[in-house]
Amino acid sequence: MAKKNHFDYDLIVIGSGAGGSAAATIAARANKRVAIIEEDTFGGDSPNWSDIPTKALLHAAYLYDEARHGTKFGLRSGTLSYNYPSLRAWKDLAVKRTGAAGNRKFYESHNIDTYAGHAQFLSPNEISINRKHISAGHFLIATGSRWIAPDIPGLTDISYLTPRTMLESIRPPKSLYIIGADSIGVEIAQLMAIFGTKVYLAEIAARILPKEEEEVGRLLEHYLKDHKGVTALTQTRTVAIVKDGLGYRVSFLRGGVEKTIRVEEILVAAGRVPNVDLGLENAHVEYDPTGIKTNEYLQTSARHIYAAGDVVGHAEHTHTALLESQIAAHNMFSKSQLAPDYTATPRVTFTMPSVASVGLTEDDCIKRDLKVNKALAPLTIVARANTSDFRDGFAKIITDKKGAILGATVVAPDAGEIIHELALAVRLGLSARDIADTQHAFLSWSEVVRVAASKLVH
Ligand SMILES: Cc1cc2nc3c(=O)[nH]c(=O)nc-3n(C[C@H](O)[C@H](O)[C@H](O)COP(=O)(O)OP(=O)(O)OC[C@H]3O[C@@H](n4cnc5c(N)ncnc54)[C@H](O)[C@@H]3O)c2cc1C
Ligand SMILES: NC(=O)c1ccc[n+]([C@@H]2O[C@H](COP(=O)([O-])OP(=O)(O)OC[C@H]3O[C@@H](n4cnc5c(N)ncnc54)[C@H](O)[C@@H]3O)[C@@H](O)[C@H]2O)c1
Repeated sequence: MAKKNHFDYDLIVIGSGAGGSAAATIAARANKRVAIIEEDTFGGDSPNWSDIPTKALLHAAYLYDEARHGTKFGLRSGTLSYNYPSLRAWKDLAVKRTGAAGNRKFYESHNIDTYAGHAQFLSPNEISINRKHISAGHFLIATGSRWIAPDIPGLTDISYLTPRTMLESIRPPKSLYIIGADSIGVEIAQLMAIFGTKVYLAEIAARILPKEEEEVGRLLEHYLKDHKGVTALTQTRTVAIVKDGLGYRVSFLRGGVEKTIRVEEILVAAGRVPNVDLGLENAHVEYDPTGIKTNEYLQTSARHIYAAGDVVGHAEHTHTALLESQIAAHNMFSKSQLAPDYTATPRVTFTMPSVASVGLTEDDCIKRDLKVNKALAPLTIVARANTSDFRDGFAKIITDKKGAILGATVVAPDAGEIIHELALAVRLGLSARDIADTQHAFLSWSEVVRVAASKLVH
């Protein structure tokens, strides 16, 4: 093993996604000797397989859907159609254009050595990749997470789809049974339904998007059913899946009644687990099934090893992984220590209407026994709902008894843009009055936020 001060690198980053990339570039810019290791495609999940490809396809789908329904605005859209291989080509172009997908050359041009292969700790300062051994004074573990298959009889005997493989399908299936209706399950349900797939969305919890406010699940369930023909099967336990010709027979239990349906494909979006299979015991890094344990400064039980991104499991978003990566890089090489602030992390589901939230939900407040005030303004209250002929949505704001905003949810077109004023409010402890007294441009969707805030002050 290499001796202290004679390590090959100052920093080795394991995993080249959002959780690894920022730290690697920050350290290299500070003239540290840096290596990054990747066992799959450089750039990680977000640009290659997750955020970028899903949102590129969703953009095309919403454009198609809106144009298809343009007759009411006087548009002639009767002959509109799509070509699925061309849609996939658009998705591939968007992936390529991020610059982060397959970006091994980017690292090399920034003086960061790259290694392709599975990293495994041999000792606290040394890892192996393939048969090579390299050492470092510091490590950042940013190995992300992967899909897990729920324990459903027959599931592991079939070739089910994951969101990653679904995006590579050569055509939309005729029918699709999705297991899991959090952000990703719901986004893909809408995507496929727009392209003509009959979608069944099975969720074990009482509502779809179960981590969001109750009103969100109810609204989205109705919207997806009425406008896209999606059958949401909440409080549903899938009990068996068997191959049936070219498709599958799925049996599920709902309200004590067992039913069986036949579908062409099965998609599993029922949750992810952290990637912790890298010899962490050899480095004395503690972890449990929820991820690697760190202190508030992202330092693991081994003082020279930090962790960031999905493998830590604080909030599985790309913006959180990037923030943690930057903070870990700072903390490793600096005397001052920073801690990531998760209180105002925005959460967005890119459906139509999109769902965006920040801070505490009503359920969170009940669990914490907080005394709160709340107000909800429906989207129909703003003039934009009329001029865009879109009415499904709302803004909901929760404050403490002094009026400080604790949490908020917006369901609207572009809710992912609207949420940031509320994220700032949560972070800075602004009050509902601060929002209500701020002019909001007439005919913007954001007017619904001002109206919800006004209800809390008048
Ligand atoms: C379909 C989908 C859509 C999403 N959409 C959004 C969105 O719109 N907005 C958002 O904020 N978030 C979104 N997310 C979540 C977001 O993609 C993740 O939170 C983010 O990519 C996590 O980054 P990471 O660096 O922690 O992990 P990853 O990007 O997964 O990077 C980890 C890398 O480590 C590598 N690795 C693992 N183990 C080893 C090892 N032992 N040796 C070498 N390499 C290893 C892996 O191959 C992987 O490339 C989405 C997720 C999915 C699945
Ligand atoms: N817009 C996005 O797509 C987006 C944005 C940011 C982050 N992410 C992150 O990506 C990660 C993965 O997202 P996800 O939505 O797939 O996973 P998730 O873990 O958030 O949700 C899985 C869902 O599956 C359900 N489920 C589990 N077992 C089931 C079963 N046997 N039958 C039916 N339902 C079952 C759970 O109740 C849950 O609602 C999340 O942490 C999410 O925060 C996604």
